Amino acid sequence: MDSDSDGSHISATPPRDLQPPPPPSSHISRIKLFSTITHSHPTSNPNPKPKPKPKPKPKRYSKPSKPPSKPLPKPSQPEPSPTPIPVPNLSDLPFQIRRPSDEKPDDSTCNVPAGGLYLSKFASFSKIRRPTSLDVKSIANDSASDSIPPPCRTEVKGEGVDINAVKVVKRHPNLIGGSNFPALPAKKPRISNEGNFVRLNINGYGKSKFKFKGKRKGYSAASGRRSFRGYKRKARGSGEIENKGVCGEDGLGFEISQVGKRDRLEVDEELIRDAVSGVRNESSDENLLKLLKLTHGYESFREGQLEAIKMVLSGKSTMLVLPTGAGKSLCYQLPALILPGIVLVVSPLVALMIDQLKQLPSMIEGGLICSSQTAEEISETLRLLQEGTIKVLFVSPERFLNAEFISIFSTTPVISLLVVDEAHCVSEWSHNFRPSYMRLKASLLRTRLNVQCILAMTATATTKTLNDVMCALEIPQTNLIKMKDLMTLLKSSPFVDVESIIIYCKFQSETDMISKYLCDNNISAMVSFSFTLLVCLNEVLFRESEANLFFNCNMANFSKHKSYHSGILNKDRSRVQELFCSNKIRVVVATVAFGMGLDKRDVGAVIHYTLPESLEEYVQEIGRAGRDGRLSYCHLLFDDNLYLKLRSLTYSDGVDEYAVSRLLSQVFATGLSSQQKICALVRESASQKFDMKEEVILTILTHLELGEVQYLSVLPQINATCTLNFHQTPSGLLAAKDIVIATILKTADIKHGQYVFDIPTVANSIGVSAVDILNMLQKLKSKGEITYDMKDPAYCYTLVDVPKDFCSLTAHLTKWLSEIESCKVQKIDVMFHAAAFAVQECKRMNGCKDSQHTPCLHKKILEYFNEDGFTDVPEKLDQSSPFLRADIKVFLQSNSQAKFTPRAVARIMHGIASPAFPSMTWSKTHFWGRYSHINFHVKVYSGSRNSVFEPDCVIQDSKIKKSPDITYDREHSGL
Ligand SMILES: Nc1ncnc2c1ncn2[C@@H]1O[C@H](COP(=O)(O)OP(=O)(O)OP(=O)(O)O)[C@@H](O)[C@H]1O
Repeated sequence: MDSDSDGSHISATPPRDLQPPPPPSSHISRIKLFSTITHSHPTSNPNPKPKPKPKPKPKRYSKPSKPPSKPLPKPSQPEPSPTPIPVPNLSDLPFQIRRPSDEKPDDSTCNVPAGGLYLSKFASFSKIRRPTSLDVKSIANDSASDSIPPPCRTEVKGEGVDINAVKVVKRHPNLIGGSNFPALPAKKPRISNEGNFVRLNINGYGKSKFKFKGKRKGYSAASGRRSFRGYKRKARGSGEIENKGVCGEDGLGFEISQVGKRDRLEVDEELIRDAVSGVRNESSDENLLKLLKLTHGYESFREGQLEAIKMVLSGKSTMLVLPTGAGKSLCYQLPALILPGIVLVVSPLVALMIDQLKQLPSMIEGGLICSSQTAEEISETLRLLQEGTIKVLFVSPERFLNAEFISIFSTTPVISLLVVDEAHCVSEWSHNFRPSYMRLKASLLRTRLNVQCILAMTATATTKTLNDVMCALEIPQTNLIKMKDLMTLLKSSPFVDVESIIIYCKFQSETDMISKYLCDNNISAMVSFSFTLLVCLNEVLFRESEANLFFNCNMANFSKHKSYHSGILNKDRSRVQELFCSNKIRVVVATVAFGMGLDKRDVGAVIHYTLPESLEEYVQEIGRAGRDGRLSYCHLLFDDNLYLKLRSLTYSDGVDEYAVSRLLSQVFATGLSSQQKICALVRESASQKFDMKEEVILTILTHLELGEVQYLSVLPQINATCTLNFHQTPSGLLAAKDIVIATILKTADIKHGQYVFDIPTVANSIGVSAVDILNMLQKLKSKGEITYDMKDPAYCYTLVDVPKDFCSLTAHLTKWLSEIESCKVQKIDVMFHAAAFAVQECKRMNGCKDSQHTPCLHKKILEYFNEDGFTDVPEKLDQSSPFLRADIKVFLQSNSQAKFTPRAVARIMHGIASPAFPSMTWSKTHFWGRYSHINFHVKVYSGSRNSVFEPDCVIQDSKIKKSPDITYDREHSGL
């Protein structure tokens, strides 16, 4: 399937959520069972990040004649007062649900004086013009300099735009796979062991191997070194950081060196270049991980990183909220290698800029502009910026006061990404409001700098602050990435004292990330499993009521950890289970159903990192805690954005009537003439052909067997295609003795001397079962006569009857599947509503208190199990967009080469992959997930049905016709 055409990014839709985001919603709140602790605000960091980082400060970074401007420290923040450990009250066993705004008052406004302040007589964002030598002085805010470069002609690499002649047309968004990328840096002349590569990974994260090859091509440090003149960077492969105030090449610098045990990273530019090209062609997880390993030496992404990077690469402005040290910088470092233009990082403190500059890997050239630099230094930086050498430029927000600074960017490559570090400073509601940050309004950045994509990063923000920042920077609510404060939770009472904890997640990738994150933070042990659930509501509720002891922890066993994936062998799973049961692993991070066969009585806590998909699932999972009768804790991290995602995903199993009709036409293709013959549907190809998940095909086949009328008998699954080689006896002789071989020789295709044949065809010719054929082949193989390979797993069946009325069978099956889908959606809605009720509506009476909500959740659960609990579709989804119809039209027009069903269009608009429309291809389209906030069925699907020609059932009576491929039909659609 082709990806969207060039026109696919043209949308009738204005940037999403141009209006201020809705009032604080419960992005992430918590639900607890049996805990009385009040935790800090999920989005606020309880340990506010000290800026600058507590690393040795450079002794100098400006010319000696001028005292360096001191980084102005942020006002110190009060330490959060320690939360008293509660003594659980037996009569008070509530769930706890809190929303951010309940927990912490808004941060007080506190202005931070600007570091590196430059005062300009020009109004900020005044008319852009090319910088002159005078401007450079002005930018430098310094005395005259002899070495002001003449305005230079600059080409946007790869685009050949002469910005002296033409005002740069800054192309955006950052569509991956587009042709607007510059060629990767060619070989650079200076190759040295002394790169600008300094890893300051003193936290010990990752397993990086840092080693420079003797010869380094391409990403030379030379220009980078010039660009932040004075910083001579040396990597000696170390674990310890040492900042020395020494004279660099120009006598103004300091040297940063690493000395220690770490191995050195072999930087192979060719490999990196290939990996970058790979990501540009396709920004898949796999390609990005490959690049990460090469550039940073890390084994995996941490939580939030991959998501943020992908958002940015697809040109979507993003709000990233991750705790201090979680690795936010990587989220612009990697895009800097991939995006065509400059990454402009706005940072509040000079010391922080220097620190971030030092952390850039060697292959990313960085620079900074600050008021303490000399005119020469600034002009050199500008030169490197103009020639496209500097990829990441750090500046303070005060720079945006300066019209000359703004004008620089009319002569440089495009700004592909503007990063606002410490983005909470934008909001006057934050603890660190900084007036100059107010300049960073998306509209101004867009008009003056043609900035199309913004990455706002912070570790500390209340919901109110976040909304403010996202509103100013025009970041849609859907583009908010936050790490749920799992660490805070695990490190605070009562969880810090619980020995055995299960953390439930929805996605495999999530378990991996959390597992890695916890291991990095010395919390032991990760496992992921999946299996089905049982419901045991009463047992759970009674057990909870009876729980009466506060569990004391034993930290002695916490040191060891294991990390597992769902693909692990059964014996390894058992091993992990054993380790968990014997308290050698403290925390298990599991997908939905870890615990089958687990009889660990002292599981002290169950944390739901993701919203369960039903109350049944929730009740089952919390029931794994407290089996020993002790007080146990349940905590749900409630995230309404995730709910929307999960809700969207429930539509991934659904099918169109048209697809069912096509499937039936194939299932019954042979008609009753072939009764008793084996029919096979190769799973993968059928799934793609009908755009139906394999499990859904099996469900339909099973229904055709077990429904009111039995139309077929499902047989064991087999691999349908066999490739066979003869070894001893010549094939002809063997065929004379063996009917199976004789039939194979008759029906097989010969490819490269091998016999390729279809097992069901051979079995049907002889009149035996597929299993008989396999047994005979196995026998010949054991005698050394043949070898063979099998492929194409297939669902097999024999026909019993052929439907008289295909149309009504199709309609019946579609309705049935649609009811299953609705039921799933309803279940997740109920789960969401139960949690949302506690977060948003519970008046905290009848036993509910603070964030503890056992009574109200008990009530909801009981109502549900008495079948009173079904609720309507949540209001927040029941909205439409005036642009939907027009966007569907543009999408279809720009992808006229592809064939869509209404459901396929609706899924793409919701960002749901399907077998025929994989995310690898279709997530590149501008429309991918664009309407995920809008009710799938009510709006998006019906909108698509109106726009896509949906033929009536094409199979009439028992006459089977080949269905025409469905396509967009403008006339029919009435668009
Ligand atoms: N995927 C990863 N795997 C291992 N280590 C990582 C990964 N990403 C980042 N790190 C390391 O984590 C540390 C912190 O990263 P970084 O400084 O970017 O964090 P941050 O979120 O920006 O913190 P701060 O808020 O203090 O600026 C760095 O040493 C970095 O090298």
